[in-house]
Amino acid sequence: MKQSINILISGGGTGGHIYPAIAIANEIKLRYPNANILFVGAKDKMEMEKVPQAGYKIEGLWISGIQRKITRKNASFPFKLVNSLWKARRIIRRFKPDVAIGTGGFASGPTLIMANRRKIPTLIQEQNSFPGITNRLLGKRVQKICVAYDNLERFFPGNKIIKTGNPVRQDLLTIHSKLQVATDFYQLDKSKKTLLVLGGSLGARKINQLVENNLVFFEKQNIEVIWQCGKLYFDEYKKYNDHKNVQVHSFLNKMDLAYATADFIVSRAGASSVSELCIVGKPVIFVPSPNVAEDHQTKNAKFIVDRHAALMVKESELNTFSVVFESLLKDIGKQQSLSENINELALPSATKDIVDEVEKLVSHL
Ligand SMILES: CC(=O)N[C@H]1[C@@H](OP(=O)(O)OP(=O)(O)OC[C@H]2O[C@@H](n3ccc(=O)[nH]c3=O)[C@H](O)[C@@H]2O)O[C@H](CO)[C@@H](O)[C@@H]1O
Repeated sequence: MKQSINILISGGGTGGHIYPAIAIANEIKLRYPNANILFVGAKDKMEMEKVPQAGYKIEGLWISGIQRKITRKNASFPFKLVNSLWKARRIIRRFKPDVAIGTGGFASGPTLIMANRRKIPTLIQEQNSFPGITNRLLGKRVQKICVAYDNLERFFPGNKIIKTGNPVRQDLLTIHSKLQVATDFYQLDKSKKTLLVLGGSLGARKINQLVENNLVFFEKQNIEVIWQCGKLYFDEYKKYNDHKNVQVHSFLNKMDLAYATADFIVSRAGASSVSELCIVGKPVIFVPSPNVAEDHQTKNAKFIVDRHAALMVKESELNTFSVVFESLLKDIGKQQSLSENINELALPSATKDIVDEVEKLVSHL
């Protein structure tokens, strides 16, 4: 593959689509330092901030999803789509990508459709056990589909599917050597156990309410809580920073350190979170979001729970949380077996395997 290759990457809307895209870009840069990488995202979405922070250029399309109800947003959808297709075409004409990669989210639809029309090789990466609508629509057109779960032939042409796993940031592979740095960074008292609470990249209202309702319980159990409540909820919950043994964060920029110092983790079951938790190998209680397409977080979590590798408390059963957590706290054998079993499900070479597939698509260059 030539060194100065042009690579277009599109994906976003939430961290779940952005971080895989950044991990792929980083691996390409490592192999091809002269590669030109351009991201395409959706205007006003998280990627417009996170991608430049990671050191890459991004252009924004005027696109959003289609709502299930009749709304004013839906009325503007056809205009947004036409505008995005047109802008994606202009970006592609100017940038002349040798390959286009999509990691899901609305912006990747118009971008990959236009790349495909211009006969540019295309690859998508699907993070979930139940694919999102954009990737389902793109599946028929693209050349390769990198997935993280089995049995996705229901949604995609079987001959295009390659099971690679989800890209995870490489700094998670070394968390076991970071305990001291992490403890200092989060200023924790290691005579106490640490619970890390993750609400996904946007934060989760129900998980925040769960933590709020259990603050006294955590204090009684001598647990310190690192609580990621989400940007939207920070103003509401930051007052608990005054509470003993609790630190509230809107977003954790040092996830490797947060994972390194955690003894237990309560988390949403977004696809990248699940893949990261497999690599981290600690006792996890999933609280999947029931509000996502086809309940895919419950399916992501169930895949792990069915293999005796994590526990799950559904949102409808949150009143049982303290009982489940207390019995896990007392059962060291269970903590060990959950940690070992979840770690066995890790696919740490996912990013490399995906970039190998990208290389094959442009091997003629
Ligand atoms: C509500 C919603 O639509 N959720 C979807 C979204 O989840 P979401 O955007 O939460 O995505 P994931 O759980 O897949 O990934 C979250 C990512 O954000 C990072 N992170 C999180 C919190 C934090 O403080 N700091 C931080 O860096 C995590 O380390 C991880 O890399 O995309 C996922 C992947 O398609 C889907 O499976 C989820 O159902």
